[in-house]
Formats: sequence, C-alpha cells, structure tokens
Amino acid sequence: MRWAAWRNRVIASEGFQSFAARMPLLRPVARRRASALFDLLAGFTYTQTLLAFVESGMLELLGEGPCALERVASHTQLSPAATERLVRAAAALDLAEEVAPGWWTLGQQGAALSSNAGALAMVRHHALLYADLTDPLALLRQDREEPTKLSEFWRYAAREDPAAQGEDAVSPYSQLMATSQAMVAREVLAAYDFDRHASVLDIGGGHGVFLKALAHRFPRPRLGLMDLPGVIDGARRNCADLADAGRVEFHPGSFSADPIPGGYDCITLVRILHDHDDEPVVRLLSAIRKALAPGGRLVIAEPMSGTRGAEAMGDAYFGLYLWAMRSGRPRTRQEIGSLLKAAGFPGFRLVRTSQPVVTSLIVTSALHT
Ligand SMILES: C[S@@+](CC[C@H](N)C(=O)[O-])C[C@H]1O[C@@H](n2cnc3c(N)ncnc32)[C@H](O)[C@@H]1O
Repeated sequence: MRWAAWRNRVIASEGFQSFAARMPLLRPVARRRASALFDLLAGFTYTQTLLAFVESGMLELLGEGPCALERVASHTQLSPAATERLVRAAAALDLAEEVAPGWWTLGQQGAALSSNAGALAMVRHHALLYADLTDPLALLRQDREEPTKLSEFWRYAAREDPAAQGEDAVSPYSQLMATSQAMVAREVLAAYDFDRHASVLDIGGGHGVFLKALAHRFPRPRLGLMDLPGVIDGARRNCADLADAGRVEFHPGSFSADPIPGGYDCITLVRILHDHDDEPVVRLLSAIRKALAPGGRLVIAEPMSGTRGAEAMGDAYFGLYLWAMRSGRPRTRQEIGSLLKAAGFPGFRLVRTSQPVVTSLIVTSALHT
C-alpha cells in the first residue's frame, strides 16, 4: 500500500514527468503512458466515430473497394467537409485508410469489423448503453433502482415475471444474441470436446445458435434447449432442421421458477451467469447440480473479470454494462468457483480458449472435474 502511494506521488509530480520525458531510457515509457492517459480521456470520441462510421454506411461502401471522397459524401449524405472529418477520424483509428490522395478504403480494423456481424450489431446496440451512461455518476447513485434503456431491452432484467414476456418483447435481445453468438461458439467448441457426452442441455440457449454449431461439429450428443417461452418460439423456427432430425428437445420455462430438465449428462451456461446476481446464480447452480446425471458436467462460458489482457473488458465494460442493465456482475474465475462451491460442486477447472476477451471456459462436475 505504501509503495503504491509513493509511486503515485512520484508519477504525479511535474518534476518527475519532465525528467522522464527528457531521459532517453525513460522517454518511450513516458510517451506510452501519456498516450494511454489521453486514450482514456478521449475514448468516447473513438466510440462515437465508430458508430458514425457504421451508421453512415461508410464502412459498407469502403468495404467494396477504394472510393473517391465525393462518392463517399454522396453515399453517406454528409457534406464533403463532414465526410472528410469523419473519414480522417476513422483513419486515425485504423478503420479507414487513404490509399491515394482523396481515395479511401477500409483500414485493417475496418476490414476486420466489416466481416464481424456480431461486433457490428453490438456497435449499434451500444447506443442504449451510451444513453444510460450520459451521467455515469447519476447512474451509479441510482443503485440499480430506476429503469434504464438497457433494463427495458433485456426484459428478464426488468424485474417483471420473465416467463410472462411474449415473443415481441424478447425478440430484439434474442436476435442480438443470435448475431453475436458465432464468435463465442467458435471459441467454446474449439476448446471442449462435446462428443464425450451422450446429451447436452443448453440453459438460456436463446434461438439455438450455439446448439446448432455444436450439432454441426459434434455428431454424437442428443440436445436440449431451455429458455423462456417467448424465446423458445424463435428457437423452434431457427432449429427446425435439428428438430426434424429428432436431435433436439425444447424446454420452455424459467430456470428461476421451473425445474431444470433431467436426463442430460452435460449442461451448458453460455453468457448466462454474469447477467444475474449471486443469490439467483447459486439457486440456479444448485438446481443444475441436482438435475445433472451422476458424473455429468457443467460447462460455463462467458467473459470473466480479471482475465489477463482483457481486464478493461471485464470490470470496466461489463461492470458498467451490467450495472446499467440492473442485474448481474462480471466475475473472476475464483468468484464463479466460490458460487459453484456454495451450490455443492466440489471444484472446477479452467479450460483455455484462444480469445479470452470473447469468452473463458469453466468445467465442473457434480462428482469430480
Ligand atoms: C445473454 S442471453 C444468452 C443467450 C445465449 N446463451 C447466447 O450466448 O447467445 C441470456 C439468455 O438467458 C435467457 N434467460 C434469462 N432469464 C431466464 C430464465 N429465468 N429462464 C430461462 N431463460 C432465461 C434469456 O431469454 C436469454 O436467451
């Protein structure tokens, strides 16, 4: 503690800052730190540049190939001056690139984004989070008591009976989840072999995008999907091929009020736990432990707090996002482990994924991991 206080006093002193800027050995570190601090204070303009780049149609147009500024302006319906301001801002963020004077195409980040439907859907969806965060301190002072744009969007976080929500109410979030599921499924299915199981139940499985990807990669297990009744209607349509092949069973219901279907030797929770507070999570995990076939496995996939290299994504992004949503919190793997223990699971192991910023993976068993 004393070391941190001393270090911070030194870093904050003007004398040390100008000394570090002049010293050849310290100069690169000083520059990196100054630039990181500037990124921190300017970050919201980067996010808004990204939103305008996507919403104006600039990303789509430049994805077709190099384009003269006048054509970009007529496509985006912005004045030439506004177009140039936006495309230059986008270029500074590697979203766009000037390939010849007055000719623009996508930058490397822009190219990566253009093929990522999930990330694009999240960019648009973030307008709700941005509105909730207009006055962040006011949002924190509300202690999650007042409705927010995000709690209205995630109907099960709106503190009404989640099972009473019709398809219209749950469809916007179910579609967002379906669009952003591909990158999560890729990580989970590459990290864990589901063919070792005879049956897999995906709880809170949305429209079944994860289960469809699982079925495609692993031919063995019989599948089940539990979600709220309004969501299951969409899942039935999306998974009609699996249902026709007799490979999936649907279980409409609320995991907080209805029994967890039995007879499965693997249960998955993909992007579920972080949406809920500790008490309901322990209740859900206890019910899962009882419903699992003896020796069955529970696989938990979600981004976790304290993940090296993805610290800001965990506690800054998900921390504030879930606060604005009025339910849940990001957890470290140890915190999830404690909740598993409270629910009667003996231990857990972490399974490596190649992109922990997208998801980490925890596997546990009612008997042994
Ligand atoms: C964040 S989404 C994740 C969906 C999916 N697993 C994915 O990763 O794409 C959370 C899901 O949990 C479902 N859910 C929330 N509360 C529920 C409850 N009480 N019973 C059953 N499902 C619930 C929602 O309807 C939604 O489909």
